[in-house]
Amino acid sequence: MPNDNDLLDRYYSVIPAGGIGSRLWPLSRADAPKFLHDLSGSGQSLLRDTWDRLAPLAGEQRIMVVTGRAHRAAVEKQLPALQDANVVLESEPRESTAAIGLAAAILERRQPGVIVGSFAADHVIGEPERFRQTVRQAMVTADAGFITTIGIMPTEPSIGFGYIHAVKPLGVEGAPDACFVDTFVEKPDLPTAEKYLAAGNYMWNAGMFISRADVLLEQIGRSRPELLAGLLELAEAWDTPRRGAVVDQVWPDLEKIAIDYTVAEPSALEGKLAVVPGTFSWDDVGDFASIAKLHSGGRKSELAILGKNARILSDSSSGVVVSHSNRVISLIGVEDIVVVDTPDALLVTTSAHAQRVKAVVDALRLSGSGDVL
Ligand SMILES: Nc1nc2c(ncn2[C@@H]2O[C@H](COP(=O)(O)OP(=O)(O)O[C@H]3O[C@H](CO)[C@@H](O)[C@H](O)[C@@H]3O)[C@@H](O)[C@H]2O)c(=O)[nH]1
Repeated sequence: MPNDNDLLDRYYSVIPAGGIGSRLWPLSRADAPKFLHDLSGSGQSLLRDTWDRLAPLAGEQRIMVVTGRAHRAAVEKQLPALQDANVVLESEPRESTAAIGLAAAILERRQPGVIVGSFAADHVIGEPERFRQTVRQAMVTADAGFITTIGIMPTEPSIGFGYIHAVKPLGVEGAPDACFVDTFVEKPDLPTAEKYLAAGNYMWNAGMFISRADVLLEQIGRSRPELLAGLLELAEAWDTPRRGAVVDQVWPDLEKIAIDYTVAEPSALEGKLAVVPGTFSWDDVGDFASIAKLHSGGRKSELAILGKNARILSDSSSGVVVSHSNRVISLIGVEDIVVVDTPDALLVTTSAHAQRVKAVVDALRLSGSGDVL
């Protein structure tokens, strides 16, 4: 087994920071996506939380961020230690296979044999040292040739996550908790998710993938040969003066598809997917109901308040208020309410309907009110 230092010398973290988080509108916008907000209560953005969690693994110089050109300034402000060579800018979003695959292809050219771990920019994770211990095990199984996921024990039949069925221990020295995966199902329908929850041996996919870059790229190539060809062409030109021209020519034609479909589902069928169960607390804070739950510690009668200068008067009310305006907000006798106040848009709903915010966003886009998105 390679020693820890040898693995860390070959390891890079990648943060794909691209999702807008439309279920968190009007807080989350195209120009202020979810990862730029403080939703954990740490006093800094989720992106910065992610950086701080990953930096102790192999150092700040070994973290790459993939984000949209429009977010460059905001990302660099959040992450002053981010090195220029570690910023990958997209002219437009092409989803996670392109974002993570390009980072892997660039890093593999710079350092053949590199191990890459990709981590969402916008999750809330507790117990950071436990998180890193889990990732260290995943580096070992990645080095042994497995594409490795991190699993979270499900608490409800969510249809917003991938589901991982772990079968037996992998038996790789240095990764005692790692298991073989025989099935990965991305975002199943509700009856299937209910079945998986009842079965008790499925985990949620935490949206983290750790693998050797060459193994990841080979898998993308088996699923989507044209997409891989585009990624390799981009990577070849990346550190040369030809980068701009090749990006303009190749990037817009890359297929938009999530890595869960191109890599996780097929590699499980081929016996190449592993999972390390995460023992840290994890929340993807995907909608306002989960924010309310996170900040009230699960106590239904509490009112969670987010916003530095929030001025809230509450009488017998519960749920969550996010205040990004200077208005005074008063609530009387409303339970499980969600109020999100910004200078140009106000959302009022309940926790039970929080998932439907995305439909509002779609309707606004269609109705020509895209200026508030
Ligand atoms: N740079 C960049 N990043 C992107 C893009 N599209 C998505 N991402 C990033 O890729 C990660 C995954 O985002 P999605 O593809 O939108 O996935 P999801 O709906 O959140 O589902 C994934 O995460 C769940 C856990 O939160 C998983 O359970 C699920 O299986 C899946 O991996 C996030 O960090 C997101 O910012 C893009 O075009 N560009």
